[in-house]
Amino acid sequence: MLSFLRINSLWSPTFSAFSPHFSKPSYPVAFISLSSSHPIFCKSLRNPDFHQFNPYQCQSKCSNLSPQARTLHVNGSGLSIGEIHVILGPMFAGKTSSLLQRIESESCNGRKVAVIKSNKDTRYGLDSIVTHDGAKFQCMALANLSSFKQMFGADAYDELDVIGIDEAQFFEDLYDFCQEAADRDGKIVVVAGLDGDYLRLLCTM
Ligand SMILES: Nc1ncnc2c1ncn2[C@@H]1O[C@H](COP(=O)(O)OP(=O)(O)O)[C@@H](O)[C@H]1O
Ligand SMILES: Cc1cn([C@H]2C[C@H](O)[C@@H](COP(=O)(O)O)O2)c(=O)[nH]c1=O
Repeated sequence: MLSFLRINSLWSPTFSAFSPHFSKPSYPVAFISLSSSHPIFCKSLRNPDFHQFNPYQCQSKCSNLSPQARTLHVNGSGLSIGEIHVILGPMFAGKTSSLLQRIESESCNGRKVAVIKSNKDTRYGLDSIVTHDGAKFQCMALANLSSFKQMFGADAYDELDVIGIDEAQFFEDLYDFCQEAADRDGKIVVVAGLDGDYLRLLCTM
């Protein structure tokens, strides 16, 4: 059993619901947007594993959109200014739906996106994140996040603007990955995961 997030460290004045279209979940879901310097605490996963994946950038449902390259900002200390957005809630709350909505929106805006989920969640297959009501988006299923860059390809990774992570509670290396992706590489990272386990304890998987 692994500690996922020290949630109290995540609450920040920059809390915001990032999608103006969000209305669906019938249960509370927390949306937390952080500058990349805010702390998220998690541990590291073992046993790298990889399930077939075709690198992709966009499964856009939109058209007639010109790409908008995201400018990589660098702050005074030389860190890239990325973003970390966190979607927290219980099962069936709409976390994956919200992640998918955000990823599709970013993709429609011309951003290059990729989605990762834990390969521990096999309920709807491994090649997609799938909501409980059937919406899906192609993803890479991994045992740990540290293998993502190599699996995805270093050049393709460099071009990515947005990285979505579903079932984040299962990734022990969540903190390290998000910090590096946002701080070092200037990515927008959107993380969706459980806020607690079946005992209502802070998520320990
Ligand atoms: N028991 C259920 N069977 C089918 N669909 C459901 C059920 N409960 C919720 N849903 C639908 O699934 C959506 C939430 O699914 P999802 O985004 O995958 O949630 P989460 O990722 O938080 O588990 C809800 O908006 C609702 O429309
Ligand atoms: C509460 C709880 C959940 N899990 C597992 C079950 C599923 O694989 C995910 C949750 O997925 P969802 O997209 O939020 O429906 O987590 C678990 O292993 N232990 C638990 O206590």
